[in-house]
Amino acid sequence: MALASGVRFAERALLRPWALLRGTTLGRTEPAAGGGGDGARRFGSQRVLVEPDAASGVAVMKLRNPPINALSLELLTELVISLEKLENDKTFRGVILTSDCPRVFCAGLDLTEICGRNPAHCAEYWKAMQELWLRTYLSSLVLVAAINGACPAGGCIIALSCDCRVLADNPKYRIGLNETLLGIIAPFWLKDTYVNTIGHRASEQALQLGSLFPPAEALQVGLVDQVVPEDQVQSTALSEMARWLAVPEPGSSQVGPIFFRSRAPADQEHDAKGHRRPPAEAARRRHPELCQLRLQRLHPEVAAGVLGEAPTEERLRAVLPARVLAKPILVGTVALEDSSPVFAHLKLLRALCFAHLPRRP
Ligand SMILES: CCCC/C=C/CC(=O)SCCNC(=O)CCNC(=O)[C@H](O)C(C)(C)COP(=O)(O)OP(=O)(O)OC[C@H]1O[C@@H](n2cnc3c(N)ncnc32)[C@H](O)[C@@H]1OP(=O)(O)O
Repeated sequence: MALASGVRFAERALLRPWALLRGTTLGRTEPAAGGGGDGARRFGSQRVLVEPDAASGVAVMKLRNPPINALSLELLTELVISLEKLENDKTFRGVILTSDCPRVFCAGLDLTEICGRNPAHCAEYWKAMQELWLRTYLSSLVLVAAINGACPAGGCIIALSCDCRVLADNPKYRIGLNETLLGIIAPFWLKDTYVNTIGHRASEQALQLGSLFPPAEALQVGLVDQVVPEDQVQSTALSEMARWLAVPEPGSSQVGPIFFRSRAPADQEHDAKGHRRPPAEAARRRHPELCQLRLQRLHPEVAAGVLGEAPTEERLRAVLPARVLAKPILVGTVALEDSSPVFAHLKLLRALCFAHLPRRP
């Protein structure tokens, strides 16, 4: 009997994972301030407020875990559920992530979730963190981070997993991966993400020193895409979003992040003996669906590329159309910073996808 009711509870939890959360009211819908029709109804949970605009297909998602938006297990879970909900609703193509707490975008991991907790809790917590990263990094939605406050460590990870970052120009709002200063070693997938964003040498320095960049430096190093006065963060994020959504089949939709980005749980990167898998094998393990289905839509050179060797610059130049080559960051990162061949492959694929996908009517 106890077993049966336990199973029923587990089933309910699987169907409605938010039911496990303390004090969560996910799914509640109420009119947004100043809103009227369906396009302006907001929903969310205790710690994540979602303001959807169906007309534009963009939702603003606000982290609301005062005072500093520490990533508690509840906040992580609610974020994942809210993103999932928007992804499943085909009305939406973009999400702006921002903070509802003054002066802090997100303080990173909630240290109270890992200090003095038992290993099982730490494992559950870590899994939730990775889940959020995968959910954001591989999202089919365009994600723009409107960073309206301090953005250290795990906050920076969330921002890094977005397609674009707009930071408020306030010297107190520093951003970066400072975990080494706390004795936390960044996992390799996080290192790769940093490298992909700010380059190899800058990442090496910043990670080892645990640097937190003030806005001007963050812009200079390429960690953020725009620095604007605080009262313009939201509007700039919306403009950026419009730019991304204007591209046919862009980083937003079905193929974008899957080709550009790399799933990276350790068991897919390494074999049982801990040896790093060859890039092509790791890519296949991450994206079997990509290898089986999505490649059909690509240029044959690309399809060959994902299963073949890491691309050389010469090969890239032979394959890439001129208009993709005109984007030096994309191609430069792919060709010249080959620290992670899988990333290189996936970036190359995304570049080529853009070039070869038919325009939407
Ligand atoms: C898969 C991921 C692998 C990567 C790993 C990531 C590692 C991390 O994310 S570790 C967390 C690193 N975070 C930080 O180093 C941020 C530390 N906090 C700050 O720098 C500041 O608190 C702030 C800039 C975010 C905000 O400053 P402010 O002056 O407004 O507030 P405070 O008075 O400093 O803090 C208020 C309150 O919150 C407590 N607190 C701060 N940070 C955390 C945290 N990360 N976890 C839990 N609690 C935190 C702080 O102790 C204060 O508590 P009391 O009011 O009780 O003193």
